[in-house]
Amino acid sequence: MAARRRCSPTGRCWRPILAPDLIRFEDVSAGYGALTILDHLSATVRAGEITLLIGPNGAGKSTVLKTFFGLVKPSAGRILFQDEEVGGLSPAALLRRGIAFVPQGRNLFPSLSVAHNLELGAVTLPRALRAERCAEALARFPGFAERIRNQASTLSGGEQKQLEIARALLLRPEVLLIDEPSIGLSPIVSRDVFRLLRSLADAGTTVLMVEQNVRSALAIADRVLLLEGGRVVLDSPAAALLDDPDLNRVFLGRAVGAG
Ligand SMILES: Nc1ncnc2c1ncn2[C@@H]1O[C@H](COP(=O)(O)OP(=O)(O)OP(=O)(O)O)[C@@H](O)[C@H]1O
Repeated sequence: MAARRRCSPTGRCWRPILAPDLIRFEDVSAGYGALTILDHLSATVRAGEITLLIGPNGAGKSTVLKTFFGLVKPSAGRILFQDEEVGGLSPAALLRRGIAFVPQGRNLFPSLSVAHNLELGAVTLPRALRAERCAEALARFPGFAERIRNQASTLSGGEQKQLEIARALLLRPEVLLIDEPSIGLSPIVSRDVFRLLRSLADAGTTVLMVEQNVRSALAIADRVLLLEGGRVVLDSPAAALLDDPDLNRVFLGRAVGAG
């Protein structure tokens, strides 16, 4: 399957050479205490693409993100990022390598200002860079500029999610892990968030996303991984799944053509 067609603002279109693998899960097991959730999971994520993780409740989708981001330690297998093993590294170490995580739900400090919430994402940067990166983030989300001193709680749900994404982007991450960005958002606001993720991927950021709003997410994703019981049972171009008349069966967790 050829990679997604890209077009420049001047209308020039091209089809990039197939992106290389950036992240590899090799036979990874992980879980919580005695509870094994990821069960010898193997998967790859390609550079500059949006990879969407779908599957039934409890399949382990969020656990994949948490394990990659060092919040859950793998008990077996290897996790490779740019061909180097990163399994079991701390979130701080992974942030330094260019991996950012936007967890599910609301992750702002509601009583702090928009500016303060944003600046918290810059604390690991050298002081000299902080103001520049915050200004860069604000330029991408012009709606925040005039509300920079307002409490974060005064932003709408969609704006709060955008602020979380802006905060994650301060470190100019190579990989953005994002868990259910559309939860609690209206369809129109969700569409804006999805468009933002697409534009980030088009600019080269690799996105690994968990999203229950499968149909909308498939429309902006490049690849989809279907998880069942802690394993990947289907790895498909997103477009192929969108066109599949059996998509609803996939929603229910029964993979089309999977063993
Ligand atoms: N901190 C935890 N301690 C114990 N069990 C957990 C913990 N977090 C998740 N689990 C369990 O691990 C399993 C997988 O959870 P996970 O959140 O990865 O699934 P998911 O596929 O993202 O599900 P959903 O679509 O419902 O969000 C679930 O049975 C869940 O109850």
